[in-house]
Amino acid sequence: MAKTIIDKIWDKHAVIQEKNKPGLLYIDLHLLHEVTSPQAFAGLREKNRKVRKPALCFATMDHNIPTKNRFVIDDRIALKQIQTLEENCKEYGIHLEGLDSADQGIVHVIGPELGLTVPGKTIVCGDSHTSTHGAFGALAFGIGTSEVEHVLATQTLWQQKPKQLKVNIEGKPGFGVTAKDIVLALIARHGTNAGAGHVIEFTGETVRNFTMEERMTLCNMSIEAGAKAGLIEPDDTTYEYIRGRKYAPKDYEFEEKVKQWEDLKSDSNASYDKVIEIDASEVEPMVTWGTNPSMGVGISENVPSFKEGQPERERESLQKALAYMGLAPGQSLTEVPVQHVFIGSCTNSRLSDLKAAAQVIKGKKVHAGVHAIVVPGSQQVKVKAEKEGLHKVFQEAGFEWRDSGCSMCLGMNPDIVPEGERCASTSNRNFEGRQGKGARTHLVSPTMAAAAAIEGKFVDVRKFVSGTREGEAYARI
Ligand SMILES: CC(C)[C@H](C(=O)O)[C@@H](O)C(=O)O
Ligand code: SF4
Repeated sequence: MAKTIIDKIWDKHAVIQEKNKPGLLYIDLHLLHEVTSPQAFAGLREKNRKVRKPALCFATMDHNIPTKNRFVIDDRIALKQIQTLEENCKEYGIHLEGLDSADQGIVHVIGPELGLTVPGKTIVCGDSHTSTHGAFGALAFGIGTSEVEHVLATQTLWQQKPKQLKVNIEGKPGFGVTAKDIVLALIARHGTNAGAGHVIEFTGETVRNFTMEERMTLCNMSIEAGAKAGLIEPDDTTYEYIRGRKYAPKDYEFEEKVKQWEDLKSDSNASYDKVIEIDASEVEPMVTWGTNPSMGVGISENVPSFKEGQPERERESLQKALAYMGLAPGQSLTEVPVQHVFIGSCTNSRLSDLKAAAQVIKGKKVHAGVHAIVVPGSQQVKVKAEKEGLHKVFQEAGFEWRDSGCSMCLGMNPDIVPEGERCASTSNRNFEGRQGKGARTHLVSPTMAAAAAIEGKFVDVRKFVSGTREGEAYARI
């Protein structure tokens, strides 16, 4: 029978699989961070169990660490979680990228960067955006803390096989339209439940032409479309990204692996439970106006208005979101002032994201009313960006240049948006209180965030750059 890449990975990893029952999957890579692992280790300790395969576990600290003066941690809970992770990794023999490590970073940035994430692997982490690793043709998904304990103890996980959704993206994205805009458009059109119970396989010419960093942005947000995971079958772009990375297979072994990875591709006649088609050429730079990632529009559109005959529940949800966000129905987003700009998070904090943002702000100044920060996704990204002089571009414009971490993506560390203030953010969630109590989050691409920092309000990045820089070779922004 024809198989998709999901079937192929599943079948290779199912240790036990009875018909119509959950399967027991072997896990190739278990990523850990400070927030979702403490109780799991405590559970092991209580039951006097060992970690089954410490060599397949890999830990970092990212969520609650400060991004300036990183060694000064004032928050008691954060400090406790960080110290606990250090102790647990030491006791159980697990590799940890601590605050003093050159390889430390956001868990979903460093896995790929270090060559741990490769095609065909099953990858789990106590973190929903584990879907990011699917960009490499891995089956990667978030798990809860009790499952973290189970994987630590057994290196396996019981899972119901998910349904499969093919999201086929064709067409050339217009100038200024990024992978972030495409995934925000997908969620705006199809909702935060579009992928519920499914793993998404992203296919199509647009995806094939994406770099690995663009593919990661796409897969990262598949979870915001409600999916369990998102993945993309591997190709030469994937292999070239992996080649030579620290923990990637080397030399002869690498070449052998590539042959195996080629076989992972979905059979052309494989069937899916559901298919969604997206025309990338129709997507424009997106901004979210509401309190979930589906509440987004193209920058030339307005915030939605109440419609006659609209179901009561829809009306209420619109009203509630607009009230929280301090917006009026039908308002144009280009008149909305922002007080904060955050360029970072596992969605958009890689070198190409920082480069694209830097191109927009080069030679310009951050608006007087804006506090803007750039938080590289890993210390390696930071060093690479500095080698290219990007930190100078940001700092000269008035951005703060920080150390890596989850930062302002979520209110778990000192980088908080104050109540009632508005942030143009390159992260992935705009829920109430996500960036701090009463904070108002607007999800955008790095170039849209950069343009908002300069203008002090949302602006169509395509208009922002034309005229001043027309003809200049923008890397794909
Ligand atoms: C803290 C963690 C459990 C959480 C997640 O799973 O996604 C966080 O990373 C997030 O983005 O909200
Ligand atoms: S950057 Fe944000 S979304 Fe990503 S793992 Fe950290 S908190 Fe979660």
